[in-house]
Amino acid sequence: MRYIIFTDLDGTLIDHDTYSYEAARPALSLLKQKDIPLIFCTSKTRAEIEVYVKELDCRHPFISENGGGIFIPEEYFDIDLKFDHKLGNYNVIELGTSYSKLKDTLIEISKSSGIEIINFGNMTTEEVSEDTGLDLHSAGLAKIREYDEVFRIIDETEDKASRIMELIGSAGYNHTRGGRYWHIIGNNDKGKAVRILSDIYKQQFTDVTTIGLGDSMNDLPMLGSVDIPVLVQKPGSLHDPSITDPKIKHVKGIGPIGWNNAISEIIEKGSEI
Ligand SMILES: O=C(O)[C@@H](COP(=O)(O)O)O[C@H]1O[C@H](CO)[C@@H](O)[C@H](O)[C@H]1O
Repeated sequence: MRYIIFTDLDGTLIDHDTYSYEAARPALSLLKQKDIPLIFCTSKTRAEIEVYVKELDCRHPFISENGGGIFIPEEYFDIDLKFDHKLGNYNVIELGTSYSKLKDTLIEISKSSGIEIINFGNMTTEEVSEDTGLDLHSAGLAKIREYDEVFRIIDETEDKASRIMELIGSAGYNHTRGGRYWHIIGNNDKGKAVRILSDIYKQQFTDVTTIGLGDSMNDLPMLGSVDIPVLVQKPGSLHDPSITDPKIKHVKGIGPIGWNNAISEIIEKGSEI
């Protein structure tokens, strides 16, 4: 049996505030040593993910922008792979809607409803950096978006949020929420992408057990699509209280500390969390 690991980044493998994965180093080394595929499945852009691919020397497929794109390195699988197009050295399976359509729709919704928003497309790199705590270079990479627009509602109230989400639905699009932001997306989510990629791994290796790790609502579709779903704690030491599915295992530890605990329990000790 082979394990395949799908992981969220912000607030899960990397710390919500510092964006560091240092606390997860022991478990990351364990996966390398055992040659277990680690698949990033995040709201982050391809350009942002490629930084982690290089830093962690993690040459596996990855899933960008809430399931918008699945990027599979050429010749990674031996099986005959169906994909939508080639981009550099990737075969790309595209599930998302084009960024410009999503961004234009969001702006239109904000104007017609009179509800003010701020979105990455209308923010400078400096503003994204200040709002996220990302350094300037990383903030620039977060703005190179393909399948998902990121936004905040100014002076957010429940009423304003539900009106915006209703209008996004009427326009034929979907929404989700990460640790910091709302997102407008097309007919994709992390779960759909995880199911497609898991099926490909199952064709290649037959006996596969999938593990998924996340912290927030936008991880729920991913957690619902794996064999072993794991929720790490958020800053303040709580698990996201809106995630109540009893099948999801709650691991102790905030972000990468919880990530490290979960991987070492399951992979090293072979035990339940
Ligand atoms: O919505 C959010 O809070 C995060 C969630 O990212 P994950 O899916 O948790 O990796 O994503 C946005 O903000 C990040 C910076 O905090 C950016 O790096 C991402 O590109 C953006 O989508």
